[in-house]
Amino acid sequence: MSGKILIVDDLHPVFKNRAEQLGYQVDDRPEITRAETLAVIAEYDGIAVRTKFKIDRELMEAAPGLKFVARAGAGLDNIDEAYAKERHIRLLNAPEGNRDAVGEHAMGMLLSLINNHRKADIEIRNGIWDREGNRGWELKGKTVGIIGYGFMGSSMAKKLSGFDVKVIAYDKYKTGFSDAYAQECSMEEIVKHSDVLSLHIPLTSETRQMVDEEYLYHFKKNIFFINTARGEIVNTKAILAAINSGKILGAGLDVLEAEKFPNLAEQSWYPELKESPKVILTPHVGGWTFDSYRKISEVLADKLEQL
Ligand SMILES: O=C(O)C(=O)COP(=O)(O)O
Repeated sequence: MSGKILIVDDLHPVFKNRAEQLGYQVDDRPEITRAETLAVIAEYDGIAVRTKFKIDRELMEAAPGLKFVARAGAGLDNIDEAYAKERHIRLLNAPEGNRDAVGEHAMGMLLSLINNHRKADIEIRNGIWDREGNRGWELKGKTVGIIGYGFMGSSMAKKLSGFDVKVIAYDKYKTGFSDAYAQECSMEEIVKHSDVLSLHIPLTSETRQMVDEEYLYHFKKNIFFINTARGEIVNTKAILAAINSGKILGAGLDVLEAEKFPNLAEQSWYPELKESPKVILTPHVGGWTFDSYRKISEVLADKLEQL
């Protein structure tokens, strides 16, 4: 395949270089706005994007010759998949490029949570030396429940392999996936046995607001909760309620129901979330490392080559 590709986000230059070697003409315009994209997209055969804006029906309708959308990342929730399918527009993504980043980030959050890193750090900066109040837990001997055993969930399981934990995983759309790192199980078993719950599922109409009060109700007390998937899967108020009731001992949230300021600051739950010493927050950087920046573009170029 050949033609013109418009890059609308910050992608590593390796994608442009490799696409050009394949015969594509590539316009790298990371600063382009959605309105500007709408005005020029009709000229293009492909668009490469991260999550800067939605590749929705309106945008694809403005591109009658569009043959593919190259998503430099994993989640396809910013793309109207149903409409793309209807138009036979191919969707390429690159979860292989940031799976290690996500697995390591989730591990980092988990280790920080169980060892009170955030709370202890703040206290020392405020003149408090409290050893007892910062006594941590060990992962050894615990059960980690992973929801979603795709590229990200299996990456987390692999990273856990040196910690002497039992890793159990549930995936609604997969069976027979037990491997050296995780044992496949039912959702009931996840609920019953998990000391740690880590989400690795995509955002879909089915998973939106999935983790609410009812979902958390039957889990054991004192679990640690990690979300590096999508914020909208979780009802943040339910997480805060579970922290207050002692069900959740700590939560690591790389993604939030509302991301970016000022939108985030306007959420009713934000004041409580930001004050909670039991929560670690990062600005959706789990999959975004200096290493994954390049790997994602390489994977995407490989997939372009295979089109
Ligand atoms: O790869 C993913 O799904 C991510 O969440 C990364 O998001 P980003 O492309 O860095 O905005």
